[in-house]
Amino acid sequence: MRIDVLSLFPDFIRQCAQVGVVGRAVERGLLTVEPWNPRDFATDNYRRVDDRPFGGGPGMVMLPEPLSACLAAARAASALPARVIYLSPQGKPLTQAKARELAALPRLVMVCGRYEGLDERFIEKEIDEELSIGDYVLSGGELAAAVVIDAVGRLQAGALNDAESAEQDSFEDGLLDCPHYTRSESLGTEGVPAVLLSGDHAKIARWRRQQSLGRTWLRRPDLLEGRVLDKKDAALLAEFQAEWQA
Ligand SMILES: CN1CCN(C(=O)c2nonc2N)CC1
Repeated sequence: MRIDVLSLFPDFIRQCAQVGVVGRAVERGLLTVEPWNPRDFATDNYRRVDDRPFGGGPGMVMLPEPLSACLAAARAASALPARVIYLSPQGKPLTQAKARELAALPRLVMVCGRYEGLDERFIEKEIDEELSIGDYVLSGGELAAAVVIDAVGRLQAGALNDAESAEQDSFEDGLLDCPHYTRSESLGTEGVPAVLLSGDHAKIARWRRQQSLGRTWLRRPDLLEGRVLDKKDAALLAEFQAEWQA
C-alpha cells in the first residue's frame, strides 16, 4: 500500500513512518509513505501557501494553487489509483471499520491542513472523503494523518507478528478489549484472575470474551446499541451484568 501525504511538515510525516509497526511494515515493503510539501509548489517569491480569508475574520486559509500543484505531482508519482482524504473535524469519524476499509485500498493521498483550513473550492474539486480522528481541534492535520497511517499500516498483511495479531484488538469486532496481565517481579500473581493461571484455554477464552462484553457494556454502551448478540454472547453478558449488579 502507498500513502502520499501533503504536509507543510514533511519531516514529521517521515518520522511517523520510521518507528514501530509502521516502520517495520515500510522495511518489509508492505507500505510506502511519501510526504509532499505544498510550499515546494508555491509560485510567488515568498513561497506563500496561505492568505487572509475572504469576508475577514481571524486566521489564514491555505491557497488552492500550491495544493493543487502539489496534489498533481503526488498523483503523477504512481499509477496506483488513489483515494484523496482531507483530515478535518468536519469529516466522518475514523473507526476501526473505516481503517480496515482504507487498509484494503492500493493507495491513499492524505491532505494535512494548517491554519483555518483549505480553500473550499480545493476541497470540492479534489477531496474524495473528509475524515476526523475526534471531536476536538488540532493545530494541523499531521497528527491525524499519523493516526491514519498507524491504524492502516498495522493492518497490512504481514505487518503484525502473531503475538501482535490485530484480531484481538479493541474494536476489532466492535467490542472493547479485555484486561491483560503479565509477569511482575514486585506483584507476582497478586490481582491476576485465577482463570488466567488455570491453563484451561477454553475457560480463559470464555473469560476474555465475557470481559470484553462487560467492559463494553460498562464503558461504551453505545457500541452495543443495535447490536444483536448471539446466544452465547448474550448469556455471557447477562452473567456479567448479574454479577456486577449483585
Ligand atoms: C485545518 N486543520 C484543523 C485541525 N484539524 C483537526 O482538528 C482534525 N483533523 O482530523 N481530525 C481532527 N479533529 C486538522 C485540520
